[in-house]
Order: sequence, then structure tokens, then C-alpha cells
Amino acid sequence: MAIRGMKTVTHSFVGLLQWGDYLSEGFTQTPDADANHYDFVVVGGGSAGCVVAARLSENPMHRVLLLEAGGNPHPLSIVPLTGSLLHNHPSADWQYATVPLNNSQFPLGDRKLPWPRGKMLGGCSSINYMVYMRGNPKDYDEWANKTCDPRWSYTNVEKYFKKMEDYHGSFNNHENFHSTNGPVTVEPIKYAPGLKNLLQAVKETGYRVRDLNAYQKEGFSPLEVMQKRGRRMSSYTSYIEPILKRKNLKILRYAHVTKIHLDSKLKATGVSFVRNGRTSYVTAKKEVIISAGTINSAQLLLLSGIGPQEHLRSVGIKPLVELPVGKNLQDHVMSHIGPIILNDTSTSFMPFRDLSLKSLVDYYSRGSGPLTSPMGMISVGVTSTSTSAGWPNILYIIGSMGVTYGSGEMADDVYRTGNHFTQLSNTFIGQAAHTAFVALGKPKSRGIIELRDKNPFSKPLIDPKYYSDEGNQDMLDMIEGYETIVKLYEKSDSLGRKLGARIVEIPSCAKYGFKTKAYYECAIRTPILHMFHPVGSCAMGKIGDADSVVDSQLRVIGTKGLRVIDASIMPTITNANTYAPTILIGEVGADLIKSSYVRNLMK
Ligand SMILES: Cc1cc2nc3c(=O)[nH]c(=O)nc-3n(C[C@H](O)[C@H](O)[C@H](O)COP(=O)(O)OP(=O)(O)OC[C@H]3O[C@@H](n4cnc5c(N)ncnc54)[C@H](O)[C@@H]3O)c2cc1C
Repeated sequence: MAIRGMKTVTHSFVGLLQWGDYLSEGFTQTPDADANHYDFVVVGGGSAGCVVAARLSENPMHRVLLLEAGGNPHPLSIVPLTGSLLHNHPSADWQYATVPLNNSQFPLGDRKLPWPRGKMLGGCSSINYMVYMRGNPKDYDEWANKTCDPRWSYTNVEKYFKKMEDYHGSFNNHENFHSTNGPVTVEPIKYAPGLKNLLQAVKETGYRVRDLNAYQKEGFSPLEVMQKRGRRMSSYTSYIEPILKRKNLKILRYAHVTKIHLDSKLKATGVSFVRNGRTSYVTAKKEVIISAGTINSAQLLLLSGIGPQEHLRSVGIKPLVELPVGKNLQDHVMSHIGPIILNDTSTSFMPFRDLSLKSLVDYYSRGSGPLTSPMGMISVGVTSTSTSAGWPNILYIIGSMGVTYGSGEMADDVYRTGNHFTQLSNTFIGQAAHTAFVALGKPKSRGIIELRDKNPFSKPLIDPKYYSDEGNQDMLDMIEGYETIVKLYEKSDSLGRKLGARIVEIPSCAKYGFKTKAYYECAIRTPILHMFHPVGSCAMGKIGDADSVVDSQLRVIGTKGLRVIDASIMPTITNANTYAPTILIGEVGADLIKSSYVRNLMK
């Protein structure tokens, strides 16, 4: 109850500040007729959209308009610990949820899994956990193979990771793998109780502690976060804030784009958007770039007549271009293993103990302390299962949040899992604990996004179809991931013997016998969760391939002057959290656009 009360207070505060932000711009900047013509119109000021708008406007000859449905990043989003309080708030989150997941065993609830998506400048990078991971080089080689375009191979994209990075992480291998000249600052996690014990156990279990962003191989690493002096580095703070005075870049907040306009030759001419209840139209002389994220980019193409004909007709939209929009949806489906009880509270972040006046002073004077913590996360890891395609396919995030009054309730609130986590935690209040989040880094299952109807304000239907692959390989791989965590925590000297690590059993799965494969499968489905990384709904590929929506230059196939540049274009998901790969897509995409106009000028 107390947590729900706290949430109501927080939400009222968030709502109030957002209303102030809206008033400060909402009524003032409706573009006049003259201002309605731009060279480039970028739809969505999220992770990729901010990169694209910033890079395109580097050329003062380009007039760039960035349209964002949300407002400025909320003050709570800047402080890493408080960012997640914005999940599920209507002014900061699109509040999407899946269709009921019938293969998930929720103890309560409607089996609809929330899919938070940031609705503000910075998009998801304004509410995410800031975990910095590039992915495996073979993830990018896989994209190059799928598109037959070597520009996407790791050898060729690595320079863009260096271009984006201002690396001050834990590893001292700068010259070869990192750079310090880019806009996105990367720092080591600064508040990490239990990290030393964990890394010791990693070594005892036979894995190496290594820089997973150098050349990803099996192992674990202290968390590296996109923060600067403890402040969140969203794509807005990294790319847009420093250039807000640029005259040729116009940013319109609270502008919800509802349609892409195509002329009779299928050239994108502009977009319609609704702002302050009024519909406006802007034209793009050169290109329209859709960067609205995996759900909304697919939704916008579908609303504009680009997608599977049959589906479009079924919702009353005239099909213009037949493409498999929405069909290649992938996500890092996840199992939450915890609490894992430990017998020493110095190995856990205990909010009631650690949050004090001192933590405020530490944060504001030194950019350190518990307020810099992304909800207690301390480490990431990757391993390969027996069937991996030659590179790691399981992804781990380890959190060191102890069990405190309300922590189970908070997890239930984020995942809408009734009282599942509350019941699991309640007997252990006050005890040290870790949590392991295990995800399929390279899932085989594919989901789908479709329109509910032709109303641009309706939430689309999201069916991730987790664990639906033929042969059940996804479940078998996840069980191997679960077993790795059992080994790491319960069998190691540093965590198992010295700290008495004990994974709390899920009562409804006890009938299968703890630590049997049947138990693991039950636990993995109780409930099915995800790491918030949907991608692939507007996949890049060869023209004519079953999944291809954009070509290797991110141009929407069958149209002109229209690209998609965001996480939705990944043909296959990276074995890594998806923010850094999305920034990379923004950087590559902006360069592809720039080079095509340089070429045209030279013709
Ligand atoms: C809770 C959470 C935690 C995460 N944690 C991590 C992490 O720790 N590390 C990591 O690497 N990744 C993480 N991710 C994933 C990562 O943040 C995303 O994959 C990535 O940011 C997606 O970027 P994007 O540009 O595709 O979309 P977004 O960042 O979502 O940007 C889309 C933007 O378009 C706007 N928009 C949408 N529709 C319209 C419209 N019709 N008109 C105008 N504007 C529109 C949106 O408001 C938004 O600003 C997390 C994600 C979430 C939600």
C-alpha cells in the first residue's frame, strides 16, 4: 500500500512538471506557413532520431525538423536511480503492453506484459538502465551477410562505436577498442556493493572478467554505464543539448505524427502531425526519416499504407506498398532469478540504509553514490549454450538490490505481475540479495506488430510470440542460462560457500523438484518477462527477401525519399542491450544520407 501511495505522489509530481513543460512550449511554437518546408523531417526524437537530427544539421545548408510526440526529458530521468519511476507514466511512457501471453504463468493479472517505451526527447534512452554494450562483432557480420552489404560488417561499423564514445570505463585498452572523442560518455558503475564477490565467483566458475565491448567473448564485466559524472547520457543530452542553438535545426515537442504522405510516384513528400489538438502538415524537400522506435515506426508505416495488403485492408487502409512491416519482431525474452539471498548486507544495495542526505551530497558534488545506480545493477555477462551459432547467445545482468520493504511490490508494479514478487520477497525483508536477469541474446522466435484499427492514437497489437520457435530451442537455451546462474551463485566459493547464496524457490513450481529441468521451465514461465529490447519490425535486408522492409541504406523498399533509422531495422537482435547498437544505426544512417546528397551534388 505504501509503495502504491508513493507511486501516486511521484506520478502527480511527474504530471505536474510535464504540464509545466508543455505550457512552456506547447502553445508557442506552432510553425507558420513559411516554416513548413524542410530538407529533412525526422519523426521521433528518441535514441536514434536525436543522432540523425544532430548529424544532418551539421551541414548548415540542411534545414532539419525533428518532431517528437513527448516533451523535454523529465528531471527524474536525469538521475539514474529515479529514472525508472517514469515507467508507466502517461506523459513519459507510451504504456504499451503485449496481447495476453498464454504460455506465461502469471500468478495473477491479465497475462499482458508491459512494454515501456520512452515518450519524450531521448525516447527510451531517457528511461532505460544506461547499460553500455555494443554486442558481438558477429552480430554485425550477420547483418552484412543478410544484406550482402559489407558496410554493416563489424570491421566497417566499429569506427562508429568509436565515433560515439567518450570512454572512461574500467578497461585500460583505449587505443585498440575505445575512443574519448565522442558525445556519449561511458563510465564504470560507481555504486556496486557485492561486485568484488561476484567477479571472484565468475573466475571460480571458469569464466573470465573482460571488456565485453572490446571483442565480445564469453565472460562477465563490471557494468559500464552511459553517464557523465553520474548524470544520464541519453541521446538527447549527448547529441542535442549541446547544439540547441543551431539555427538550421528546429525541434517541435508534443507533435504526434499520424501519417506519412506519398505522392503518385511513391515519393515521401511530408508528414501530418497533431499538436495542441490541431493537425498540421510539413513538407520534406529531400527526405522523411522515421525514427519512432520498433513499435511506432511500424505503426506509422502501416497507417500510411505501407505493409501487408491483407492486414491493411482488414483495418480499412488502402495499401500502397506491399512489405512485411511488423513481422520480424524480436526481443530479449528474460527470466528473473531472485531474490538470491546472501548472508552479508554489505554485498547489497539496501535503499533504507544507503539513501540519506550524504547520498544527495555525493551525487550533486561528486556524481557518485547510490543515486547513480541503475536500480542496483552491477554487472553484465554473456555465455554460449551448447547450440550457439559460434558466438555467445545468452545475456546476463546482475543486480545487487537487497530485499527491503516494498521491493517486491515495486517489481510487481513494473511487470504487472499481481503479487508474485511481493510474496517471493516478503519473508526475507532486510536481507542482502542479488537478482540475475537472464535473457536469450539470440532468440529464434519471431513476433508481430499489427494495427488494432486505423486510428493513429490506438495502441497497436503486440504479439511477441516468446518461446514459439519450432524445436523449442529458445526454452532449452534459457534453461542452460538458468543453470549457469545456479552454478555461479550456489556452487562457487565466494558466493555459495562464503555468502551462503540461496535462490528463493518459486512455490508454484516446487512440485517439479527444485533444480530439475522441469522446475527451470516452470520458473522461466512464472512469469515470462523481457529486457525491454524489441527490434526488427522494419527489418533491413535484401530487396525481395521475406523479412525486408528497408534496404541496406535504410530506404523503405518501393518508395523514394523515405528511410527508417532506429532499432526496428535490426534484421537480427544483437547479443547485447540495444541502446548502443541503436546509436550506431543512427550514426551509420546519417552518414548514408549525407553521402547520398554529396554524391548527388557532384553529379
Ligand atoms: C525500461 C527500459 C530499459 C532499457 N535498458 C537498456 C539499457 O540499460 N541498455 C541498453 O542498451 N538498452 C536499454 N533499453 C533499450 C534501448 O533503450 C532501446 O532499444 C533504444 O533506446 C531504442 O531506440 P529507438 O530510437 O529505436 O526508439 P526510442 O528511443 O523509443 O525513440 C522513439 C522516439 O519516437 C517518438 N515517437 C514515437 N512515435 C511518434 C510519433 N508518431 N510522432 C512523433 N514522435 C514519435 C517517441 O516518443 C520516442 O521519443 C531499455 C529500454 C527500456 C524501455
